[in-house]
Amino acid sequence: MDRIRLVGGNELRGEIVISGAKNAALPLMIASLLTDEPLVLENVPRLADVKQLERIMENHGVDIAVHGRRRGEAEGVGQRMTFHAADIVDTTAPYELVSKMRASFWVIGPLLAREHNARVSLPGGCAIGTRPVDLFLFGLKALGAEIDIDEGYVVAKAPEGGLIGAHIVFPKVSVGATHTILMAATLARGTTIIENAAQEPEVTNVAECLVAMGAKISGIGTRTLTIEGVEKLHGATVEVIPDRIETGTFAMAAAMTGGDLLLRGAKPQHLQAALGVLAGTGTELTEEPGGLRVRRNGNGIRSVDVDTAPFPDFPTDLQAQFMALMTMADGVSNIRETIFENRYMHVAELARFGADIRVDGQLATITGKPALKGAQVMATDLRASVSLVIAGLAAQGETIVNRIYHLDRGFERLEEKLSRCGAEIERLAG
Ligand SMILES: CC(=O)N[C@H]1[C@@H](OP(=O)(O)OP(=O)(O)OC[C@H]2O[C@@H](n3ccc(=O)[nH]c3=O)[C@H](O)[C@@H]2O)O[C@H](CO)[C@@H](O)[C@@H]1O
Ligand SMILES: C=C(OP(=O)(O)O)C(=O)O
Repeated sequence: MDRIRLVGGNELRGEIVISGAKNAALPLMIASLLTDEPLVLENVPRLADVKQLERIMENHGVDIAVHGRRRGEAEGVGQRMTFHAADIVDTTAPYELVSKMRASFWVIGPLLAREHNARVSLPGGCAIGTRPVDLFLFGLKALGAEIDIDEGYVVAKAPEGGLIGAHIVFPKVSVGATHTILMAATLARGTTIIENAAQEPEVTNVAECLVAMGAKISGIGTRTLTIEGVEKLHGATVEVIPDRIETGTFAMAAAMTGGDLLLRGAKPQHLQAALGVLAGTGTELTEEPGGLRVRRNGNGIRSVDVDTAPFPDFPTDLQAQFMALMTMADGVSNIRETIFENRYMHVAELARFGADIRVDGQLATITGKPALKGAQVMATDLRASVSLVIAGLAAQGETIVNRIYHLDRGFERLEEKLSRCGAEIERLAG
């Protein structure tokens, strides 16, 4: 199993090109199931999760092509890919494929809308919490679907003639359930209103893609989405938005090590809450035409309290990285994780660097220390893993991060991007 070796202490200086967002690319790929015409996606990141979803899409009969770089296009830009679901050959998404990645469950929406039936394995349990699918089933039933759970599969059938528009009020905000019901509703008969919808920029990226494919959606970017069902969707070309979690991660890395980083292509408006928190720590943030500049020169890190919450508030996907930063702050920081009940797996690993963190239910209290010391640590999930890399970049001496396959799910060329900016970091194979 590959590991990462780091020697901490170097400031980060230079430029990092932000990749396309994993959490937008995945549902955009799934949206291609809604039409028999090709959907072209630009700026798709090269990630293990994208590869895994490709396998799932191919199993449904989707033809996938990866195109070369355009003339004059910089090296390192995301892939341009075509997804062509001319015929859906199989409406089953099997356990072997779905259990590896939660987002693959979302195929249930388009399959049900277009083919009127779907058999999708329940997604696997994940290290960050139980992650039920009740909100998906609630929404799909409201659209008229009949749902059974059979041998670990959700078996869904649309009524004769297809799904029927409905007024759905989600009792809780869910990104995945919003993506799924939004996609399903585009081909339903009549109007669907989704209240308490997720407002994450990735949902907006998908909604705009659906509009480009001929869907009728209003309220994009708000808590209430209204969808007028149409008979058919068509092909389109859509760009994946830059990854706000990758942006926030590198911003926190620079805040922790000190230095001066330009995050090229970053969209600060997608992470205002996190940048506000970061500014509170004493990190200098400037929006520039090319992206976001992050600087911390010599001054200490101030402690700040944070609660995670759905967009536009502080994202749970940056909680672990921010906690790493707070381990070296002046003073005490309180972090409350309100989205996932078990997203503190990095706490025990950060303690190996000498961090002082106490957890009581949702609340983590971090007492900052002037220095951390490198250690052998184990990655437990995607964002937890990168929090260990951030800690290692600032710690004295050598750090080895084990089980880094989690990192490859969501961070494109992480070692290369960091080492180009002065970090001493390498991948150890085997
Ligand atoms: C691929 C992707 O985009 N993943 C993101 C997505 O995950 P995902 O879409 O799985 O997260 P949700 O927004 O659905 O989860 C939010 C909360 O709702 C709960 N819930 C969800 C569905 C359901 O049917 N019942 C239920 O109770 C979850 O357990 C969790 O407590 O949003 C999360 C919250 O921003 C991010 O951390 C993930 O990175
Ligand atoms: C939790 C995440 O992903 P997933 O929902 O695919 O597990 C994440 O991207 O941090």
